[in-house]
Amino acid sequence: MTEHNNVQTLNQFIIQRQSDHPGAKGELSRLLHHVGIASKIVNRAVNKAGLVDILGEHGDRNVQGEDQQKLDVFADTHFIDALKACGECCAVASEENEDIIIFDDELSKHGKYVFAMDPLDGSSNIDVNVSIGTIFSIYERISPRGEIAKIEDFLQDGTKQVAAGYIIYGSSTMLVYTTGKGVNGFTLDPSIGEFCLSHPNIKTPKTGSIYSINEGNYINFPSGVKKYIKYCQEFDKKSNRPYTSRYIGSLVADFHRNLLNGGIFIYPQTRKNPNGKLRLMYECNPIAFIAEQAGGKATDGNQRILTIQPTSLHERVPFYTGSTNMVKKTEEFLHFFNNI
Ligand SMILES: O=P(O)(O)OC[C@H]1O[C@](O)(COP(=O)(O)O)[C@@H](O)[C@@H]1O
Ligand SMILES: [Mg+2]
Ligand SMILES: [Mg+2]
Repeated sequence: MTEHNNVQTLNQFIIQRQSDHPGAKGELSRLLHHVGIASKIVNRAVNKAGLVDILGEHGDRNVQGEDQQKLDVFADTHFIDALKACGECCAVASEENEDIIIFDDELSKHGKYVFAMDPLDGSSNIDVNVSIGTIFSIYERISPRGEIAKIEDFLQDGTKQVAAGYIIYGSSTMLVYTTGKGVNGFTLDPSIGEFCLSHPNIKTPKTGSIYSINEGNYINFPSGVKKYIKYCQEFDKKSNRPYTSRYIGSLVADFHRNLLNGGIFIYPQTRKNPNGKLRLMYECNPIAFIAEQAGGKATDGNQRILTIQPTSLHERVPFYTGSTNMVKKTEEFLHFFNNI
């Protein structure tokens, strides 16, 4: 096994890339640095989850009506603490909290950014040692610095994101993010406790041969989606079909695999979830920003996710993302069969 000698750590990379943003004063760099700190704390707990009291239910329900897992609350708490400590963030929106968390200490009140997050993604996989993650999205506030942050600071469409990313706690732990200048991936080297650049300038293939969807909901899918699944399963040598079905049940892990290998992830509207299951602010917007920056596509079946104007913190949208040609093909089926 050859180790890379000239590793570039996340912090070195962030500072080096600051020049991409004229006028940058290091505020976003410090915020991203603290995201790195919080993800290492969560990673440490995930890595020895069976040995520490972090598995199982926490006992409360979140605003989504879901039973919170202990690790949901652990990750939520440690990210909020790190963001408060960095002084660059004036408020946080989280899947685990109904309302925004406002930092009203003098330093944070002058913070330039707001942070929306899914502190622990793939909660149904926590107790069974399957890859899980954290997803985040960063916006510049619109309210004046020094004032108390408001919900309006968050309800901006996804094109306004200044940075977005995810951490995947898998066979290795990676942090993948963008500031609108391409997508880069960093792998945590436990021996030095640093995220090191391992996947520079990630580009997703224009097409792939993997489709990811929970077919257990098949009967409730829009007919366009049902037809697309059949299309994926038909034999056609020229277009490399049938495709392979892969579904982990953690958005971060399913998306990450398809990002690197090519593929499509679909969580459509169903009868049970007429607006889909995944949340616009802290799941779909950040993943869509990454997908597009890597040359892929992300829509709700009709509209570009990043142009959807949010109206509430926890709203859900249908989600189709991945290789451009595959998302376009799905939209064709939806337009034809569902007249959307
Ligand atoms: O079990 P289902 O209905 O297929 O849903 C799986 C989806 O739900 C999620 O677990 C929702 O995210 P959370 O775990 O953060 O609530 C996604 O990660 C995943 O893609
Ligand atoms: Mg999630
Ligand atoms: Mg979650």
